[in-house]
Amino acid sequence: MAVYTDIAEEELSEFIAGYDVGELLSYKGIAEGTENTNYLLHTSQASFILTLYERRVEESDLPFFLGLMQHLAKKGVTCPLPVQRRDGSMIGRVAGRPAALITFLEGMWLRRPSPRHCRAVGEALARLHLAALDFPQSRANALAPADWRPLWEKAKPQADTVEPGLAAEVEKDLGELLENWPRDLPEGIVHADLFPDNVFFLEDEVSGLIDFYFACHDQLAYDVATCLNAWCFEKDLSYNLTKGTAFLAGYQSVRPLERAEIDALPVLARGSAMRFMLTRLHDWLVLPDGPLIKKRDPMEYIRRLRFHRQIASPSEYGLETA
Ligand SMILES: Nc1ncnc2c1ncn2[C@@H]1O[C@H](COP(=O)(O)OP(=O)(O)O)[C@@H](O)[C@H]1O
Ligand SMILES: N[C@@H](CCOP(=O)(O)O)C(=O)O
Repeated sequence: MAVYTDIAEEELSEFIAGYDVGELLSYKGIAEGTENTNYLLHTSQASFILTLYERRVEESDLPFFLGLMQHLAKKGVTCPLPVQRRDGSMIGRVAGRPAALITFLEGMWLRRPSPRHCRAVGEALARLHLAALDFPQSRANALAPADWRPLWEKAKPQADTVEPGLAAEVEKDLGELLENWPRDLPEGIVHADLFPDNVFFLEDEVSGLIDFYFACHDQLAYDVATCLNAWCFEKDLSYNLTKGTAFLAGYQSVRPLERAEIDALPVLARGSAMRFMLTRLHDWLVLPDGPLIKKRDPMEYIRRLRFHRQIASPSEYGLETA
């Protein structure tokens, strides 16, 4: 669960008075999520999500995230729309945190996506990439390869408590990844965290994408690699080739991958697994435990790293390489 900040009713009513959204009827903290605090609000007009930005979100990046959502929504990518305050701004402050109100999206995220869902996510990701090509703002990836080592250095001294030998294994992987990281692939805005909990479905159709708070400028195929990791592995951490094939076919039906992107897929998938393993390991070891703090298992991503390390050809992900 992730509700890092409590809000008193009076404080919230005062905050809501800054918007033209009617009277506050009820609100409750949302247990799901990892990075920010979210509340579901019902007002006399509609339902909204109030997000209080916590760790890993810089206030100076909020115009980028919220502007991107507006841009994508205008171009037909269903995502929440930030609500404007009476003074025309989109960013307010509540309980000492920067905060925004966004529209509520119908739908549910899937605990057990099927290959059909994976195909739909591939299509949605490629549409997002194309729709964002003319978004005028930019933001560097704050969790790019250059940022991995500092994160690792904080977790490394305790890494072997998670699994004996982990420190040496990750150290070696990190060195190899930093040395072989591709640099000249097509770039654009990437979501950078399009996990199943950030994609809503209604009756097998994608009904919306949420959580753009890692979005940034990066190599587009890095996003493809992130989704392969997030959508195409089973609970036992085996790779599901049918799901991988469906996801990649869905993506390529909208935006065909270039040869260089295909060739880079194993190293990108390994790098993306490293990125998520590192933030998870850092939080696992460094964040205090608490009933409302969600920690995710770093070993799930170590196992993915091990899988990608032994990939001999991108065709093993379900791609045609002819
Ligand atoms: N626009 C939205 N419409 C409906 N539910 C939302 C919306 N935004 C967030 N949520 C709910 O809040 C949860 C956490 O949101 P998320 O943005 O993923 O948080 P975090 O950034 O902390 O991971 C989601 O799983 C979903 O249940
Ligand atoms: N997807 C990341 C954690 C970020 O959580 P989210 O709730 O914002 O998707 C992970 O699984 O490590």
